[in-house]
Amino acid sequence: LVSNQAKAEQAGFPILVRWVTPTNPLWMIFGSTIVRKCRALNIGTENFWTYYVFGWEANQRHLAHQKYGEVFMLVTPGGNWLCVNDAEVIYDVLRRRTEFTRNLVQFDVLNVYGTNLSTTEGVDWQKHRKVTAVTFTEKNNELVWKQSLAQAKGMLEYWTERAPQPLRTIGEDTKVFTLNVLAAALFDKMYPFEGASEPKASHVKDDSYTYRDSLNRILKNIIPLFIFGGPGLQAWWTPKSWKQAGEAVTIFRTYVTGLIAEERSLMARGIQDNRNLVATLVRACEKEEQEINAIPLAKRQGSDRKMTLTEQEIISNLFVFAFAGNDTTAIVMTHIVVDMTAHPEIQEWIAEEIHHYLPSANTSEWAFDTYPKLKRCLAVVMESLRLNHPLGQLAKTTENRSPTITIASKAYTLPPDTSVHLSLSALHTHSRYWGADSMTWNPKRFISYSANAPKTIENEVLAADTSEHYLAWAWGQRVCPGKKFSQVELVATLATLFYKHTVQPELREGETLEQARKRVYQAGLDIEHEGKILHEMREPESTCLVWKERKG
Ligand code: HEM
Repeated sequence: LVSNQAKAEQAGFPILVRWVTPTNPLWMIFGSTIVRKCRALNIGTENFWTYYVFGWEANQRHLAHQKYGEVFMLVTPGGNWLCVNDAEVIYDVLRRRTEFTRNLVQFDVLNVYGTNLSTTEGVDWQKHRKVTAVTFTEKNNELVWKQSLAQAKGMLEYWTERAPQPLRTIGEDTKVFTLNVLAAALFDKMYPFEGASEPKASHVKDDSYTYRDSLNRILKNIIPLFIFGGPGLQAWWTPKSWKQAGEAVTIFRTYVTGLIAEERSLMARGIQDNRNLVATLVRACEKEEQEINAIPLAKRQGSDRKMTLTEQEIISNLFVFAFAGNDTTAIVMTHIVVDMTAHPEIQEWIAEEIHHYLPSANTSEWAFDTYPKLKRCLAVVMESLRLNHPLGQLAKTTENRSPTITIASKAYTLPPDTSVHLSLSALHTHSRYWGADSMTWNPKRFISYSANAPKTIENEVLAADTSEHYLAWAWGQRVCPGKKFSQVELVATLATLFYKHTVQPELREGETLEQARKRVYQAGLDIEHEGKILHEMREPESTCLVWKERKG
């Protein structure tokens, strides 16, 4: 810690010292509980209660930067983290791809099945990106649209059937939802929506359902899995959930290996009409392989062989799609519903748009080409993501380099091995970029009209989903490949949920509706979790929502 502090002081940044490294695996599992207990017992300082919880960056948003500076150094025993809120510096870092590479140490956790798109850099990453890029097609997005409409219908039925009982399982239900959509997109497997508190239906014996269940177990125990490995989780002393996660690693591999073999055998028989991601990925690899084989040996470049994926790499990439695409989208969906609950006027605002473009109540008739018209719906998605981002930051590193960055015309040289954290949570909420109402949830901020155009729904213009101060799906070379996938999924869900229904919080004793809405909104901003990698709402179940059919 002392030598790290000396390095940070020499570099000239404001400093915040933290005695425990944020990525210390045991602290990631137990840290937030320890801090919460200390806070309850009034042990420790404000600084300890604030900056030692897992996910403090997401919970603090721009506040830490107002206190310590636009760019400050978090000094820890395990290394220095440069925390960046300044938009110019963020874009500068993202542009200088070879000087600021992905911090792979922090992504090691995703190497459950070996390296993949998310855990590689340089030439290796290019190979993964090139081959996997073909999987995110418009055809697949259409499949996502249809499946999301079907799942949202099922989820809404499940929620409304329980009324007047309030909904306490939203955090879990949205994860079931995204797992089902992913199963359709990855493998063409369709499941009816089942709420988290419902007993499992008859298809539990289905092989692919076992896959879905395994994936769920792996995602829930990703940090213990990272610390102890698959076999380690099955040691005699581990809890049942860890043992099951250990088994799940093998089940997932066996299932996907079977699917790959199946797709290859279909291809060998000339059948190539599967639209799911596994099929497109296997086909893309085979195509690359054939193209390379067609090049005479003498003319082959050293890099030719590298542009296809091994079976192990296909499995690892499918796992990372599932990881990157599931909980992220589910967390955002939970926030959207909570934010909508707190804002009845926005429920009406989007219902107006949905009815304008989708006159039929039958969701199975909703064509995919309506999707780009639902701008208000996408504005809601963007606004919830602005205030509550599941990743919170983009993590880069200087490795063995000493790059210089300029902040307010002053140059700073960064020491080697500095982890550079570009904070989306801070960038997205700072009043310098978003005005005095930066912490107000207002999707209308993303909608405008072209000059002199009459203010009708048809003339509304949605702001770009990436801008100088908004990077929810990242930007540049490592932009999220599932951006449209998640946008389509969330917009389809919003349209289905709010077509005929409204949602409001259950009142607590002595509470007015207005107070209940404010309470729910505040609960949405409370990000404090542990044992998980992504930033989640602390107590989604505490919101207690009630869905009703809209009158009139
Ligand atoms: C609302 C939902 C989502 C959000 C907010 C989101 C956001 C992001 C962000 C910010 C990154 C960059 C991470 C970094 O550079 O450190 C990223 C990367 C990635 N995302 Fe998403 N994502 C979402 C949904 C999805 C979906 C649905 C999929 C796939 C089905 C997906 C697949 C990926 C993958 C594979 C990467 C790594 C790309 C690479 O390193 O080249 N994401 N995402």
